[in-house]
Amino acid sequence: MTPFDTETSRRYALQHFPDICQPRPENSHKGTFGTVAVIGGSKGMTGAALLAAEAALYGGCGKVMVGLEHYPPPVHHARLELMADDAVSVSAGSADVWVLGCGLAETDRAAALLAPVCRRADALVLDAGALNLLAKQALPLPDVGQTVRVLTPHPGEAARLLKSSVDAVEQNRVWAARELSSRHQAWVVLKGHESVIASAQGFLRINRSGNAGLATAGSGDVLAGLIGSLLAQGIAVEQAIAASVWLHGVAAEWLAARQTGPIGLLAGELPVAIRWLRNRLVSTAGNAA
Ligand SMILES: NC(=O)C1=CN([C@@H]2O[C@H](COP(=O)(O)OP(=O)(O)OC[C@H]3O[C@@H](n4cnc5c(N)ncnc54)[C@H](O)[C@@H]3O)[C@@H](O)[C@H]2O)[C@@H](O)CC1
Ligand SMILES: Nc1ncnc2c1ncn2[C@@H]1O[C@H](COP(=O)(O)OP(=O)(O)O)[C@@H](O)[C@H]1O
Repeated sequence: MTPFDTETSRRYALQHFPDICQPRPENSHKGTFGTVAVIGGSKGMTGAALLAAEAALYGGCGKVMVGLEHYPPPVHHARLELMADDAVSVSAGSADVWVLGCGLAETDRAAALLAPVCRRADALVLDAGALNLLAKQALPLPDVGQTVRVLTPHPGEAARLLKSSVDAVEQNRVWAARELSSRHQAWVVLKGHESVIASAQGFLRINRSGNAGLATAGSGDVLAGLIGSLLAQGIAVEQAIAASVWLHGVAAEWLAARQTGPIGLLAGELPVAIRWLRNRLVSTAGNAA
């Protein structure tokens, strides 16, 4: 397990993700940092979409809408800042980045809900149910036109997309990530221990941050929301994706250093840690090397 170290993290972030270390202009407003819309949350899984939405908010974007397929959720979300509604209404609106699939059941109804969004969105993050619909060829993606398209499969979802097995994916994770990025002309984050990030243009990075505390329900939803958030803020695509994966992992290290993990770490604790880390990076970015 990598221990959290503030100085090492600061140096790494400044070298690889300078954009996330920039202070905010004093005259900024919420429109400056973009809008994320999350669509997901079928019956029994509304928490997944709400976690993604909350992570987007704590990740620093200006506004977050969340469309739940099962609406209203059985337990009202705690974050009053989220603009929550039913999935049909939210999917008819507009957003800078769409995060699709967290907690979404793979039904025909869900496919019909997501298809028009996929056709018109400039930027898409596909996770969980959206990936499974893609694997079933129930979700068409346009050949061209999207500024950015990100797929965030765990090995099970990657195996479904590749019509392969989890073992085959795990034996060659770099191949699996590259193959998916080329087939779908997308950025791919193949999740799990040491997530692999690949793009159709040849970008490849293996993320080393994180610990087994992330092996808990909902941590992937948090990652999807965070990627959407950094993209909506206009951070360069390569940095937004790789920095999200890195920050997500460092947040788990930071929580473990406070004995809030790895055992019993809750996905819902990650967003606050991510916020602390990002603000810390910004406030110490100018320190002498
Ligand atoms: N609070 C909530 O509402 C939650 C809802 N969730 C939603 O539940 C739905 C189902 O997702 P699941 O991922 O649980 O189920 P899946 O059936 O999609 O995937 C689980 C299987 O994937 C494989 N797998 C996953 N990660 C692996 C790894 N690192 N190494 C090897 N194999 C791995 C394993 O075979 C595992 O049994 C999704 O829509 C998801 O968003 C989950 O995110 C948990 C929290
Ligand atoms: N042992 C581990 N070490 C590092 N990261 C991990 C580990 N286990 C899981 N993760 C990370 O946690 C997240 C789990 O996502 P996912 O499998 O989609 O879970 P869920 O569907 O419950 O949200 C991914 O970002 C993955 O990379």
